[in-house]
Amino acid sequence: MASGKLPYPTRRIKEGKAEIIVPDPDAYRRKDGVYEPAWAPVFYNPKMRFNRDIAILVANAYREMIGQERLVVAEPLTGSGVRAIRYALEADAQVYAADIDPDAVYLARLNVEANGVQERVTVERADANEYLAKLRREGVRLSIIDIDPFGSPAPFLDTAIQSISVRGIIAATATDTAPLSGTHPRALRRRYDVQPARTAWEKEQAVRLLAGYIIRRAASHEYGVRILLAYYADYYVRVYAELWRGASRADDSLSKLGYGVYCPYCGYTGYTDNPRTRCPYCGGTVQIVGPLYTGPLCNQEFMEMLRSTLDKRVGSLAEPKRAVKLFEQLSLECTITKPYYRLDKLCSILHMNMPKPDSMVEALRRKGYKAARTHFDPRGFRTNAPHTEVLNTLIEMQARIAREDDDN
Ligand SMILES: C[S@@+](CC[C@H](N)C(=O)[O-])C[C@H]1O[C@@H](n2cnc3c(N)ncnc32)[C@H](O)[C@@H]1O
Repeated sequence: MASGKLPYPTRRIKEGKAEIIVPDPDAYRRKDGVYEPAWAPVFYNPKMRFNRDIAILVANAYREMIGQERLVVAEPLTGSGVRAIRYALEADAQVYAADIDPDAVYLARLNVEANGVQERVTVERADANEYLAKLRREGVRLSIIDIDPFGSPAPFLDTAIQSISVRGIIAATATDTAPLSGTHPRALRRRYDVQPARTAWEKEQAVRLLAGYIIRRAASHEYGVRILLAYYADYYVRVYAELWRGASRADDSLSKLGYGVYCPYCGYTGYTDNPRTRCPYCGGTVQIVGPLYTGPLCNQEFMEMLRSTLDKRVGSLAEPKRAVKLFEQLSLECTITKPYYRLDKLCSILHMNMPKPDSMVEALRRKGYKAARTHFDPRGFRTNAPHTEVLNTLIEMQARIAREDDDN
């Protein structure tokens, strides 16, 4: 590969089936030795390998689901081109990629050539919105648009929605997790047009706010949305939203929006249609955030397809074990739509020691409720049990532990 042409130090790496040249991480380390991809002349973040692994699995599962021979994918913020090349090599897709930065376009084209996918991947220098609009004008029927920006995907969503085919996936990454989880309320209101707040289930709040925003933008363009998969990993949110044109589908999707509620006095978590409500359990003043999506975070039928795709492709992924674990966890927790509880916060409200989250899940299941740990937080659990039952179960557990201590 002609990496000698590049005016910065480079390294050859392998990710999935792609072998690419990237800026040498050793040349862009902070004082503490940590690689800072934003300092490199072209962005490549090895920590996002997992994000790209899941994108490949989703593309393969979706191709099977809609019975399309070849997917057409747009990746209008491509950086080094790694994601576009992986879509071509590992999901057999036709890919339209772009980046606004000439250095990124140059490197991405080199990488495309070195992987022998010139017939399958084109890379243009363009602003993402202008590029998507151009593809729409040219009549390119896109089945997946992958928006993977710095920070918020919000500025690109309207054009992406207008450029997707009659039916297709918008895959969006958001790394602006501080605003989305309520730490910067003004930025949250500005970017996502929502009533901002910070709940105790802030990572789920972040995912549901982005999903809700996609639903609202899609509805204004008369598209309904089905959330196929939505999760939180490392420091980002990722949502795979399937859009399907139709006014009644859009109306139906809007009916899945609501406001998230968290009561700091009794720990209540839930949803409401009334953005000015008080806590339905204790009457206290609550944190209310939204509108956000209140439905399942994964589609069970699609999860089945994803799991069988994973079985077939496990050998080519960068982080296969992590994908297995995420899918197992999501399949368990997706059937429960109520937001997760933070066990440590509940126990601090009740002035009691924290039991193991697994024992809490077991205790709720023994009472006949659905309950599961959550991928969002190791201290979290989710359940369809009413709040009173959650508190009673905790108090009963505490009493039993105290009795056992006395007996010993
Ligand atoms: C997070 S990086 C993309 C990483 C890439 N998707 C991957 O998986 O490795 C964001 C990229 O968007 C590009 N970019 C920023 N603003 C843009 C715009 N308005 N239009 C097109 N590209 C843009 C940056 O140059 C950068 O390469």
